[in-house]
Amino acid sequence: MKTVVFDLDGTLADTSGDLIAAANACFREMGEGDLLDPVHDASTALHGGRAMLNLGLDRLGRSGETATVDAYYPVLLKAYGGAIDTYTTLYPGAMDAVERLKQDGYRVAICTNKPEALARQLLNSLGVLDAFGSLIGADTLPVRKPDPEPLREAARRAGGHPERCLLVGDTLTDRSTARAAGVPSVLVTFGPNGRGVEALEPEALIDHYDALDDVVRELIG
Ligand SMILES: O=C(O)COP(=O)(O)O
Ligand SMILES: [Mg+2]
Repeated sequence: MKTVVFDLDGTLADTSGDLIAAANACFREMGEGDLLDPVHDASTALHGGRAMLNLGLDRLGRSGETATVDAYYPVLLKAYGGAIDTYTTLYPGAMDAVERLKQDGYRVAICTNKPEALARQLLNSLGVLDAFGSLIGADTLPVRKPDPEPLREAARRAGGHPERCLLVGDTLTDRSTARAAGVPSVLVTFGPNGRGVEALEPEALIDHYDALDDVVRELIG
């Protein structure tokens, strides 16, 4: 079975607003103000919790404080889990595309570098968890993206064949994961970096989910 595997943050959903709110809760707990801006720092937010903590510490002139990042990462995850879908929205057409792909006989899966429990919580609160045949998070396996194994395992657990899948994503991590697995990647251009993702040389780009079906057929048949 052919499988279309989706990244979560920045690909299926714009999670940046809630991620930034969680990071700012950490900075307030440090005695600092809201160091990150929901609009300007959206791209960093979509790279995950540690990236946001590092950016805030950079702004305090405290770059490279790994111990501080490690100490506040659980605080961030707790804050995020407490308000995971206040600002988060699915990208337009995402779930329609998922349903069309399923009707056309593809398996659909999720491969994210969000911790699995938070990814499940978010998808559940958005009402779409059951639409996907499998979900692999950052901590589901001993390795995470860009290691190819989470992508392969997402395809397997959805009932698909790991050699006959592709990854829809938004970052270099996704492009590298797919390449390591020897399968194509499709990057979305509706994230904060727009068509800047073209420089990552994915096998295809989509500007809207309406375009996904044709691209999938071209790339994996
Ligand atoms: O949380 C992250 O690091 C990014 O998550 P993603 O893999 O769903 O984009
Ligand atoms: Mg992403």
